[in-house]
Amino acid sequence: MNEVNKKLKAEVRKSCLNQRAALGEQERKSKSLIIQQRLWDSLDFQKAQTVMLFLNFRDEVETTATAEAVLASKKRLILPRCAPKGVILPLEVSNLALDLELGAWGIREPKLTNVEVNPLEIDLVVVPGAGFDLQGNRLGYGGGYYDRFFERLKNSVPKVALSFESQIIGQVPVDEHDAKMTKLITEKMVYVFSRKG
Ligand SMILES: Nc1nc2c(c(=O)[nH]1)N(C=O)[C@@H](CNc1ccc(C(=O)N[C@@H](CCC(=O)O)C(=O)O)cc1)CN2
Ligand SMILES: Nc1ncnc2c1ncn2[C@@H]1O[C@H](COP(=O)(O)OP(=O)(O)OP(=O)(O)O)[C@@H](O)[C@H]1O
Repeated sequence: MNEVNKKLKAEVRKSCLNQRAALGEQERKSKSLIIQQRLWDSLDFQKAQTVMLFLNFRDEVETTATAEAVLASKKRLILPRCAPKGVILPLEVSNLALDLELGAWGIREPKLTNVEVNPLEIDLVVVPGAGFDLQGNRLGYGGGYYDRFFERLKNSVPKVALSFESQIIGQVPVDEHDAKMTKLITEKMVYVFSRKG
């Protein structure tokens, strides 16, 4: 990635994360409920048998209720575990009380004893992020984890991002390896991006 973009991404990331941190605890909780409800109402979610979710850390959109909903509806729940070199291990979880531990950076991650799934079995990926624009671009935390992981999925798999409306900016700086989202769900709207977008 070129140095100019790297620096630009770092600056924009900081500003997006500050916006997100400005939300109060109660506001974050109520908005997170609305966002998750929109996800559950979506056909993408209802159709998916194998769902890759993230578990929120820092002040991300809360997703624990979604993890519980996935398990309650007999869908398969896949969660990411960070491995070296920006690699995500997709591990299957069946019990939130037993299968998790605090991993890198304090993220709740599946223990290594959980079974790794073939990414080609995943029907839907729910994606976290620091910032988004309305062209479907995403800015992450700078590890490149998700962009590497997206390359291993079936082409048709929806990539549905969850964020607060205040994390949306005019234009996310993009590189060639950055994948576009299929949808972005906020407390205000479900944004759908066309493939050409
Ligand atoms: N809930 C959740 N899980 C997730 C992600 C996510 O964004 N949210 N990830 C999405 O990729 C992966 C973890 N990625 C991360 C990448 C960097 C940092 C981090 O703390 N970075 C340092 C700065 C490091 C540097 O710039 O050298 C920091 O922010 O202080 C944390 C998580 C996989 N799991
Ligand atoms: N698909 C990829 N293949 C190889 N390198 C990649 C890929 N995606 C990202 N990288 C590298 O990873 C680093 C971080 O990329 P970037 O800043 O786009 O991460 P991000 O999308 O913000 O992070 P994350 O996905 O972890 O939230 C960069 O050095 C980039 O070149």
